[in-house]
Amino acid sequence: MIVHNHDSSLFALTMTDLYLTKPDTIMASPFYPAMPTPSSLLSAYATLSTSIILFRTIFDQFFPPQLRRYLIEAIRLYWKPKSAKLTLIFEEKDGMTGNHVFDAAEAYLCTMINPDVDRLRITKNVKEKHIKIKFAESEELLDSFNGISLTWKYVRQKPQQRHGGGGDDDLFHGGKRSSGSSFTPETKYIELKFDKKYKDVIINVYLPSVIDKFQELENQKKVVKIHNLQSYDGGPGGYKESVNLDHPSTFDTLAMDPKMKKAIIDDLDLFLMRRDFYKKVGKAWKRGYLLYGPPGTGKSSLIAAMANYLKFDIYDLQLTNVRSDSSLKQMILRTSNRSILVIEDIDCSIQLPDRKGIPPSIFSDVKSVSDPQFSLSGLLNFIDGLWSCCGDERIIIFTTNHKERLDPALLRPGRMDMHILMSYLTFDGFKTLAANYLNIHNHHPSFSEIEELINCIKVTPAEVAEELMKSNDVEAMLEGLVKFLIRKKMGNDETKEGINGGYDEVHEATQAKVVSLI
Ligand SMILES: Nc1ncnc2c1ncn2[C@@H]1O[C@H](COP(=O)(O)OP(=O)(O)OP(=O)(O)O)[C@@H](O)[C@H]1O
Ligand SMILES: [Mg+2]
Repeated sequence: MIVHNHDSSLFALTMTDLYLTKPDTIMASPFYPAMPTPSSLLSAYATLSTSIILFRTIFDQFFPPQLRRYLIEAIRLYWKPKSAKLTLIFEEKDGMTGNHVFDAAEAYLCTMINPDVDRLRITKNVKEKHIKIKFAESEELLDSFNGISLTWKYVRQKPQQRHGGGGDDDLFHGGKRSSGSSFTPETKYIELKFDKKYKDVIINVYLPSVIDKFQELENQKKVVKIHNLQSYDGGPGGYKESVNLDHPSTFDTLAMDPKMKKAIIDDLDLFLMRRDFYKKVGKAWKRGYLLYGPPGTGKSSLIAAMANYLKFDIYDLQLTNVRSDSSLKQMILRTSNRSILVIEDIDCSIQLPDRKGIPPSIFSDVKSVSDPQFSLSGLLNFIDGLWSCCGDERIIIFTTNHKERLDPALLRPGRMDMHILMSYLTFDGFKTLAANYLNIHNHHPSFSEIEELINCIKVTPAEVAEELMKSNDVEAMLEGLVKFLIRKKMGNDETKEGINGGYDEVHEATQAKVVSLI
């Protein structure tokens, strides 16, 4: 009644009128035609139906069926109402791999669950501590961003029978029916609906903020994994195994000199903050640590503590598995950013090279798997090269029990950024173990004797830790530890002098210092 003049501005005006004026005023207005009577409506309807029947008869008679279908489709397409809304679809899978934006959207929705939601999904796998509460299918959630209203919806499409088959559904044959017809797999996706005109701001500003939030949440709850890097040559399929790093070691539980511990934590913090710095000086954003010291002094525990602190995955590279430059390259390229590449016991796992220089290939004429000959500094150059083009926030750690046996080229300033000696237990270290294992946080009468003994013998944290696990009775355990230390002193001629083999406890490579002064 109001739209018939086809004048949109007038339409707007009359709509306003409609809201502002009383119904009887509208009826009395000279701009509006009089209300139709029932008989006039009836005759209009009769005329319209006769015209439609006439039109259909002519249409069917003069146009062949194919052309008719084409015309109807074209008319339908033309008259299809244009929506002012845009719907973005985030599918769960992007081909074979997961869709990062779907994960981000799903996690984001979980943070917005409010008391009005009617249905929720609850999940938990055996290893997880807490149940996860997720948004349920078909639920809608309203959000707003800079005044733009957005509607999120989680959709799950049940498996559907593909065209061409009949009969009953049979989902117990892996989605395939015994008669031969098949089902489409279940699909999950999340929809985001908003006004079309905000497309750019939603895609370029809102969605990246959702992804950032997801990344933040992931980092908070990330379970650190340890990956076993194996060569592709090692066998089909199983080139990379990973398990959750369940190592409980943290900097709090690590028995080591407090100053040294602080120096390592500060170094890691500085490394994380320096993205722009590394870019500016044109260096790969990576840090190298050489951990050395006798067995059982906590080198592997320190690696786990670093990984737990940074929430970085660990990649364990066994050099004896590497056969050629190309297989090493494949392995390194499979490691992800924000990770620690660990090469343990470097003195045992390789044959040291002659020191004439770095060969053009890391591997010189390898004859057997167990005999890879290459230089460690050549290996480091190789990894640096790969990381400088496609690696960010990488840490590489070498461990050895015999630093003196290493190629001096590797020990040169600037090769590894920090050399860390993990040495025998000190009394400060013992206090950390006593707090962890015995829950003794202050002084205990037997501590003076233990301090005296520890100061004059070489005992590893591993040995003491073992003693502290022998019983549930704290007093009996401390007594047992004193006896163990006395026994060790009797059979231990060496004093602590010279234990460190002439190295400073934390020896930062001078070139690294120069770099950080730039
Ligand atoms: N510094 C330490 N602080 C706390 N616990 C330690 C420490 N060093 C050793 N331990 C205990 O001893 C066990 C063995 O230590 P770890 O494997 O870290 O030694 P390692 O230096 O890597 O030895 P290896 O040279 O034989 O590889 C650890 O699981 C831990 O229980
Ligand atoms: Mg170890």
